[in-house]
Amino acid sequence: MKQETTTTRTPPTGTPHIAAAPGDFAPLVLMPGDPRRARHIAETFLKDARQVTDVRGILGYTGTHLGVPMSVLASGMGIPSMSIYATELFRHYDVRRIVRVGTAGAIPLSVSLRDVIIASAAHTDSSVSGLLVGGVTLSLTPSYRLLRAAADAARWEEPVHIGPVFSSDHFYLDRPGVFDALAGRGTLAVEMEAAGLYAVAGAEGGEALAVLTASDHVRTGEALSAEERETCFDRAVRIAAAALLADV
Ligand SMILES: O=P(O)(O)O[C@H]1O[C@H](CO)[C@@H](O)[C@H]1O
Ligand SMILES: O=c1cc[nH]c(=O)[nH]1
Repeated sequence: MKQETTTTRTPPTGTPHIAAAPGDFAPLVLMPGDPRRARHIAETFLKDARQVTDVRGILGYTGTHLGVPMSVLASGMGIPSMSIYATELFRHYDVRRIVRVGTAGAIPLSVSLRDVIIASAAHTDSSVSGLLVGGVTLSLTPSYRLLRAAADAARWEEPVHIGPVFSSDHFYLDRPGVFDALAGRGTLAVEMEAAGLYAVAGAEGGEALAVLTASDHVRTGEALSAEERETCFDRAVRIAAAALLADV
């Protein structure tokens, strides 16, 4: 005989990619690419941090920094992944500001390993700059308020560089001429998410910035170890947090 069962169904909370309940995220969010870096930032930088999501291993935490509620959520790698998480944070969790805390490859010799780079603009070979407004190649830029606050905080965290970066859709980009041409136009580093974050913030009415640490050098071939890439971000995180707290 078929047995009758009753099931208690919890109404689903969250989005397809984030399991947090409404209110679980603070309006201010730090966003590294790497989930383990998100955990490290939560453990070392946020007070009373609690995990709020782990869907697909993308870890998110909320605590406080200098007494102000602040969250950290990993973005994963690349513009599509960043765009999903940034959109869901702005659209469904009332997040106001996201600052990416990422690694990047330094392009000119004037930028050394471990230097911090604040992305005042993001060039990209992604379709995102051309797709959003028909017939227009959008400039992808950060919030001026966050950029100004980060530049102010950078005075205590030298060496810091401020300028355009290249958000590439290709980690293994076998086109050295691209770096020469971008270097000739003042581009400081290559990474894979800033342009997507700036595009989403523009579309969703949020504020965004990317603060990067040079983890390797496309000219010299020097590179930090994977472990150092997880942990050597203190200066970048302090600058990013100062930007998040601008005028709060
Ligand atoms: O260290 P994260 O923040 O992930 O950033 C950089 O590292 C990844 C590539 O190794 C890409 O996501 C790139 O943008
Ligand atoms: O996207 C990235 C990140 C770090 N280093 C690179 O060369 N590219």
